[in-house]
Amino acid sequence: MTTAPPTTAGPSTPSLPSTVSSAHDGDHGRLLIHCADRPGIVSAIGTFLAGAGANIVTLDQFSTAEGGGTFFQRTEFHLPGLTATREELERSFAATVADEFDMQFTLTEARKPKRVAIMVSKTDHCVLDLLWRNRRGELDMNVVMVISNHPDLATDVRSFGVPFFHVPATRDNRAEAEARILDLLRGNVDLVVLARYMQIITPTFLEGVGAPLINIHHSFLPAFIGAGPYAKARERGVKLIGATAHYVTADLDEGPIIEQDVVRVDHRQDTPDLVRMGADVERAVLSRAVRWHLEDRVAVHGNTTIVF
Ligand SMILES: Nc1nc2c(c(=O)[nH]1)N[C@@H](CN(C=O)c1ccc(C(=O)N[C@@H](CCC(=O)O)C(=O)O)cc1)CN2
Repeated sequence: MTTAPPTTAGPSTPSLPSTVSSAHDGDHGRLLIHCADRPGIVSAIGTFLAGAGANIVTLDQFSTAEGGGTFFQRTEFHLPGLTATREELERSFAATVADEFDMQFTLTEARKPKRVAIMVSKTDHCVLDLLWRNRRGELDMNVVMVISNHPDLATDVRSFGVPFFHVPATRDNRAEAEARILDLLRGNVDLVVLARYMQIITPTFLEGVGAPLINIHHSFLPAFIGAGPYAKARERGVKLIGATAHYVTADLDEGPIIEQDVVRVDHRQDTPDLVRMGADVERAVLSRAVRWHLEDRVAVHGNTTIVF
């Protein structure tokens, strides 16, 4: 008779969050809403989803103030046949609940990865990290293209099977370059990621692209906005450097912050050391921010975000 090996009390294997196991379930939906706060919102959404035959899997909500503020809610639900009925469900929700509460909302299928374009200049660690995580299945997205104002990364990007477009862009040819980039992006993407793209984006581009942009800034904002933050950090003698992922607005590096992180530094590190140490933080921060956006976890409130 064999005896079972002694079991040892230890941490149980962490179970994957439900969104991971059901992320590829064709019947898994996400509803992200915000509206003026008032009684009855949760009930109205729950009643609507139940009436549609949906089973709520997770529900997170937040009110910005005690009454009179803004109400935010993220709901994940399971609804057999969602793919076939999503558009009708969206129209019905808009005409009933959203109309009654003057609600802004998105209703998405987890099964349909978002179309993502990545823009980059010469620095490779962020774009290659995103492509590597995508290939491993950590980031559920469809990277439709990489656009760069330099040719340096073409071979590396194409090795992932992703189209690479070189569009030379400097401050001197900005309008022409942006027009070419908009021709590539308009109507083809759900998200643009600036993975160390070192050109200032004009308001014209932001108005015309038809998708949100996420940028990774290589400092712990609001410190060291603009170019060369690591040299500025070294000069200032800071004890923490960091990275910030934020939505892009016309105000340079001042858009709604999605994620940040830091690492300790001291007098022993020179600027190249800070660049090297900072790169690890940039990659981690950008991938978390992109993943949360892909999972419809990020709501924008003024110049801030609520991340469910
Ligand atoms: N409208 C916006 N555009 C961009 C943002 C933003 O938040 N809003 N973020 C930057 C990224 N960035 C830092 O993270 C940054 C990139 C470039 C510059 C800059 O001064 N660029 C010069 C040209 C530099 C060069 O050619 O080497 C310029 O564009 O004139 C500052 C900050 C991306 N764009």
